[in-house]
Amino acid sequence: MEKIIVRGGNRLSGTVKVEGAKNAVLPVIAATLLASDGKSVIRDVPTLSDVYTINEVLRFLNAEVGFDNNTVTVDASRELKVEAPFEYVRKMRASVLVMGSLLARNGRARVALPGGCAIGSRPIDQHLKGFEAMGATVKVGNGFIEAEAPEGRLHGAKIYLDFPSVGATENIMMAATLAKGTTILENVAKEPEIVDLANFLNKMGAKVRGAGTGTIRIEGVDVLFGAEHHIIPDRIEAGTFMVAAAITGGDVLVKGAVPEHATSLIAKMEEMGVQFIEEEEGVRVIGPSELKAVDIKTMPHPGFPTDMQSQMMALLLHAKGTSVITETVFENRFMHVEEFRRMNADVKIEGRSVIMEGPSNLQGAEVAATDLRAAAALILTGLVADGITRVTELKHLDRGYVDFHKKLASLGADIERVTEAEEDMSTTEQTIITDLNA
Ligand SMILES: CC(=O)N[C@H]1[C@@H](OP(=O)(O)OP(=O)(O)OC[C@H]2O[C@@H](n3ccc(=O)[nH]c3=O)[C@H](O)[C@@H]2O)O[C@H](CO)[C@@H](O)[C@@H]1O
Ligand SMILES: C=C(OP(=O)(O)O)C(=O)O
Repeated sequence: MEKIIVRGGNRLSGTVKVEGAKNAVLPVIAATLLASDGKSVIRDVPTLSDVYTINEVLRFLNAEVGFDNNTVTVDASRELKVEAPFEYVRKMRASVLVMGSLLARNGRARVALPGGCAIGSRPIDQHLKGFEAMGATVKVGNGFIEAEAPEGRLHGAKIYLDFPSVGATENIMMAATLAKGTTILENVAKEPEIVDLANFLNKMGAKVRGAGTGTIRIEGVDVLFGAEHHIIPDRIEAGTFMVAAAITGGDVLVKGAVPEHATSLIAKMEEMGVQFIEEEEGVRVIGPSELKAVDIKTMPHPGFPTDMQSQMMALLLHAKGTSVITETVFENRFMHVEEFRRMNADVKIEGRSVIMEGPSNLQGAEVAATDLRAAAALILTGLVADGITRVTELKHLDRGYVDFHKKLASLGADIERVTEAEEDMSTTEQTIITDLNA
């Protein structure tokens, strides 16, 4: 088992570069399956475990996939299989995003039911509602969802989402690109990753309009082609480094950060006393000597992102006064609260809200990551806690962050990633040194 070990107290400074967005690259790779002709070349792809997983899913489906130098190449021109098994979907829920592409391309798709995860039950009823409206017959049984289009092709439809689900918007958008006729999708998600996917689909020959607004219109075409695309920078990774700078009272240039993708986050952090300077290469973040408490409510974009909720909790624990965070997107995204308590955080859960009295007298402890953003948040807390923090369950971190500890170390954090054997060895060495000095 690996651990990240952080010794708190260092102020961060310097420059850190943001990777391509995990939540943009996964749907884009799923969309490459729509091309029955030509190769897709996707650039600025982060080396995350989720990317390796989606690549494996595509290979299983009979696409030819390469991944080198932050570039994924996909040739999906061969006949594709229709089934994505549970071993992949269990590893990563976003595997369900191949369903729209497969259904559009093959007229049939069979994908293992994702089930719940640490942040909530996460049903996919809105995805299925969209496929059904486009004429598909959807059956759920034996742990699989099976969808079949009449005579092998979906038709356009008018679809209203009950909630602006990111995954449902993406899956239905992909399915509609090859449907007969026009699809009008209403109350859709407006996240920057939706716009990135629409841009890629249009490069493939699709006709998608309105991405980034509440209504998306997709005129179906007969065939799509491989295309080249650069993935947008990861606004959540960028936000995580903004918090790292702020929590340590540091001065960090977050290179590649797009301020328009982080409006709600920057506004809240400014309210807390953090200074932001837009520079040519990115955003400079300067932390104050004392952070002010604020209230936050997570919402679909352009509201405050749920994927920054736990990192902001880390920041608010360090702020002076009473703060309240209300989580409205996922019903169970507070698993990290207990771990923060192990670090002496003054925090309590009341329904869908968390109340913090700050600043907490944060102390280093051994804590376990409960999901990928919680992993980052616990490490951020370790940067200002008294003593040593050890964070375990790093498989979560590796889903969403490339070289997180190395990037923080390059900014001046006292942080390392070790295996249990290495930690035991260094403890033994410490004991010998202490004994020799005695
Ligand atoms: C790979 C990826 O891009 N993941 C992001 C995506 O997840 P994901 O696409 O799964 O998130 P959704 O926007 O679909 O889910 C938001 C809420 O809607 C509910 N829901 C969703 C679909 C559905 O058919 N029925 C339903 O009830 C979910 O349970 C959840 O409570 O958006 C989330 C919300 O910004 C982010 O936290 C995730 O990081
Ligand atoms: C919840 C997240 O991702 P996923 O939807 O892939 O679990 C996330 O990126 O914070």
